[in-house]
Amino acid sequence: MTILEVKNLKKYFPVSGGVFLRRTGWVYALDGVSFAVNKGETLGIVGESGCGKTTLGRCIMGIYEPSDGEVVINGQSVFKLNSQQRKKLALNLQTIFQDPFESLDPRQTVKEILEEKYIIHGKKRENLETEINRLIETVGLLPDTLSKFPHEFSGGQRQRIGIARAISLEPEIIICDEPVSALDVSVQSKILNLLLKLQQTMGLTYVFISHDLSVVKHVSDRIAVMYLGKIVEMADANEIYENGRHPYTNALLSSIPMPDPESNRNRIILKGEVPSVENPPAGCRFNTRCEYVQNICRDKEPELLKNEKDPSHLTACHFFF
Ligand SMILES: Nc1ncnc2c1ncn2[C@@H]1O[C@H](COP(=O)(O)OP(=O)(O)OP(=O)(O)O)[C@@H](O)[C@H]1O
Repeated sequence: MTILEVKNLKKYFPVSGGVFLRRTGWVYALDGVSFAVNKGETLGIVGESGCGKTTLGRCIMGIYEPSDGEVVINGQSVFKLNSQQRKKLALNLQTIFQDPFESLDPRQTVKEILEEKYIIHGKKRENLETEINRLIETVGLLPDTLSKFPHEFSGGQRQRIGIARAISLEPEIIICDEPVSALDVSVQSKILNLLLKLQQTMGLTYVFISHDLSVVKHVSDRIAVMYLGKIVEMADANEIYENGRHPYTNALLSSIPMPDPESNRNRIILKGEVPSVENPPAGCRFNTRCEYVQNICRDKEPELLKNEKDPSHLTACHFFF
């Protein structure tokens, strides 16, 4: 069952310059992104810095109003809701950020931080003890955590507090925006396993944003690969890893360190810098860095099309689809 749908989503940010700060152009942060996520599924979103991952997460959360397109949650178009309906939706949709420290008030104890969401949504502070204790246990923290302040914790523990806050109101969907990027590798897997366990017990749906394909592989059912504001490939996670078609996907995959030194996966070094999103290349946006580039790639933008044999595998490339 589809729980979240993103339809032809566009987000353009104005760029100003000169003495009078006149608008000189647009940053095409998202330029026509579409996908649907089923209940209980994890859709991984990967791509290099600046490809629009965070903007996508913020549009889904309703933090950014899109320039065009729609975000539909449980059949309701988010940007057509009135403020009362938006408030209700906010219960159902939460975010886990890269650095929860930034979003945790340093003057509040963990108990106060966790109580806040319940209070905003109409619960009384004095009735919250059982909920808060259960919450802290669920994310693997000790009860004495509650009287401490955020600066007293390690990165992994802070992320557990961030997760506790995100699940407190039992949402259906969580946007995980680089949730383990700031953590040591040994801590990363513990947090990822916690997220997987919570998904199983609570039936959560995740949109999991990361620049790191090896992290996304660990948690995702399906993966969308983004490049300069567009999805260039989307398929089941295993299919992407074993049978990635887009040259950009394969370049990203080739940069994952392989545990097997005999592995014959050759590292593909991408040429040049990521082009500016203010002035993306004509035709296929990846053409300036693609080792297979042909004339058509500079002239015509490839559509994201279903593979004939496997319709769940979509690729936007003139040659590899
Ligand atoms: N509020 C904003 N105003 C202007 N431009 C913005 C704004 N937010 C993002 N951008 C631009 O939009 C593009 C996409 O940014 P976004 O943060 O979504 O990418 P990202 O893939 O999440 O990268 P990162 O991992 O570095 O955050 C970038 O070029 C960025 O500079």
